[in-house]
Amino acid sequence: MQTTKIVIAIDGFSSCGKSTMAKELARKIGYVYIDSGAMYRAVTLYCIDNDLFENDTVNESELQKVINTLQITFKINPESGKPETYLNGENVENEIRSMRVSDKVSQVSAIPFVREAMVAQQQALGKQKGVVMDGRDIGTTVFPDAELKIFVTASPETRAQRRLDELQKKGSNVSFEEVLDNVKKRDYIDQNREISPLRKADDALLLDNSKMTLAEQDAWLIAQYNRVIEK
Ligand SMILES: Nc1ncnc2c1ncn2[C@@H]1O[C@H](COP(=O)(O)OP(=O)(O)OP(=O)(O)O)[C@@H](O)[C@H]1O
Ligand SMILES: Nc1ccn([C@@H]2O[C@H](COP(=O)(O)O)[C@@H](O)[C@H]2O)c(=O)n1
Repeated sequence: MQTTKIVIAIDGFSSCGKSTMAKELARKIGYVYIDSGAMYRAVTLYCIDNDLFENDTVNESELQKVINTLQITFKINPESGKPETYLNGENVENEIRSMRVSDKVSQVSAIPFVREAMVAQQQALGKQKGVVMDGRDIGTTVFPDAELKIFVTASPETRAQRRLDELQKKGSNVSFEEVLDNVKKRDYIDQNREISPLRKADDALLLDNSKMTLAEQDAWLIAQYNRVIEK
């Protein structure tokens, strides 16, 4: 039997496991996974590589000229089976996860015209439904009518340790303090920006996964999906 396709919005704090859960759910139910944070990271990488940062401030008028020309796309890596981010045709998946991008991304994503451009692209990507999208404002702004909304949180220390483990596995020699500081700083900027600040949508389910294993959170999420689909 063909089930009706829905939109699943997974928002929450940085490094809590949103994309891990979202990707796994999308794989199991045959949906498209979209990492909206990767889009803001790609814009930030563009700014860094094209000298649009001047004394830590973005040259907004230059960025505004090009924002709608930036091509941000996702392609599945045939070896890993995982989606990777491309900026203007170039694979930037590793670069956008680096600390130099993490340090600046919340500043770039707070710029109103950047949000406007990214939200329009995200809405177009989810128009046909059958998507799992993770981010900060998916359930509040991008898809306020999403049939299933989840808001994920975990303690900042837990999140920093998870991200540190991941970065160290990739060979980065960043410290726990540096990662924790970045996680807290991004949370603060994301929660306090004027447009679409990070917050739980009233109708989102709250998940604190601080003490959950990957298997437990995956099982919890698929149960929520089945509950909505069977209604
Ligand atoms: N329940 C869990 N227990 C332990 N590690 C976890 C758990 N969930 C996710 N992780 C790990 O935490 C790290 C961060 O997860 P992930 O990238 O999914 O977070 P995120 O919320 O999407 O982060 P960001 O918002 O910064 O993109 C990953 O290395 C992931 O494997
Ligand atoms: N919907 C979103 C998604 C992300 N952001 C901003 O991008 C940063 C990086 O996102 P990650 O999910 O890769 O951590 C995040 O800190 C936000 O500043 C956003 O504003 N809206």
